[in-house]
Amino acid sequence: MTDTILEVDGLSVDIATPRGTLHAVRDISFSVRRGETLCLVGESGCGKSMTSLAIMDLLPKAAKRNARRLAFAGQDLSKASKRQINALRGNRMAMIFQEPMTALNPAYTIGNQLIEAYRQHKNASEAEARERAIFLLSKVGIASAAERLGQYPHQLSGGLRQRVMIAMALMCGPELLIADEPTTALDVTIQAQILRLLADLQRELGIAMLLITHDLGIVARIADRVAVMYAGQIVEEGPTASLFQSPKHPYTQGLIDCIPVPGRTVPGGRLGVIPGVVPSLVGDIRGCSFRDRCSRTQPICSQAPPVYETPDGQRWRCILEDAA
Ligand SMILES: Nc1ncnc2c1ncn2[C@@H]1O[C@H](COP(=O)(O)OP(=O)(O)OP(=O)(O)O)[C@@H](O)[C@H]1O
Repeated sequence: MTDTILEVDGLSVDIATPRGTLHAVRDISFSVRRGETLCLVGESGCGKSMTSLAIMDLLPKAAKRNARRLAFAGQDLSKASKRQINALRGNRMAMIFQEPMTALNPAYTIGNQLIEAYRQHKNASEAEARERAIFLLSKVGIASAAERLGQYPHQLSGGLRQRVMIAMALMCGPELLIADEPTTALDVTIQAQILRLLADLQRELGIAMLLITHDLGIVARIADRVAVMYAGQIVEEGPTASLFQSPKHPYTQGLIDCIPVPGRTVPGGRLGVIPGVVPSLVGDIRGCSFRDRCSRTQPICSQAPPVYETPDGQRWRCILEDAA
């Protein structure tokens, strides 16, 4: 059995728009090992969601996926049939969306949805599926789980709905969980509870998790490894401790400087914000995509940046910072 659950090599996502082709994801490569948490971070619009949707084969119609290799547990997803993908999705790989109502059907009870998803994939009896649904609802911290089964999604609070979606994602015992900003739609206090729950379940059940977020504070707490995305590319990737202690790419350094730290103030009393705007994703980006916002930019940055790597697997794309 391979140690790598997800292999992404040379993944691109192009979206047809009235202004031309938008290259939302540009030739990215990363892998997720069994049982680890990889966080994909970056500002809004950098291509995080398109990456997760491309992996799950859930891209919108206008978007096209291309990859040298995209494999789940050694199985090449780009060559898999619709039937094979459907057998994996919601079963061996599951997704938690930003907004629970994306995944929950308002017309069916919670129980109906949890039970049907399980029976469909596992060929289980209604009683077995019901028992598992109650077990998982309790596991995600929902009291009176058996009674909740008869309720509809609109009868639950946002936090409870997100717990139900986590239970639904876990029903079939997935080996990989993709969570796309799973707490964005929730109140700040609930966000922390849900993230703690996810991190605890991931560890306890030994599931691999690809967690998408723009919050580096969360990443520092729960990631084993981090991949930093900027303008559709991964500009830096590595073990969490290395990346936080010694960020190599100026964009990663800028993001880390933006993390609120008690007692740290910045000139003018505001938290750090990286000045400037992300380049247009329509058409090619020549040279380093971050160079217009980088405080260290030099004429040489108009050349395509090389990829450097340290022995512990920290990789980055910046011509100004070599691995020596
Ligand atoms: N249906 C669409 N049609 C056209 N462009 C789109 C579509 N969906 C996304 N995009 C564009 O693709 C790029 C990547 O979007 P994506 O949703 O992956 O970013 P993201 O990093 O997940 O952002 P966020 O954190 O805000 O969810 C953005 O420029 C976005 O505007």
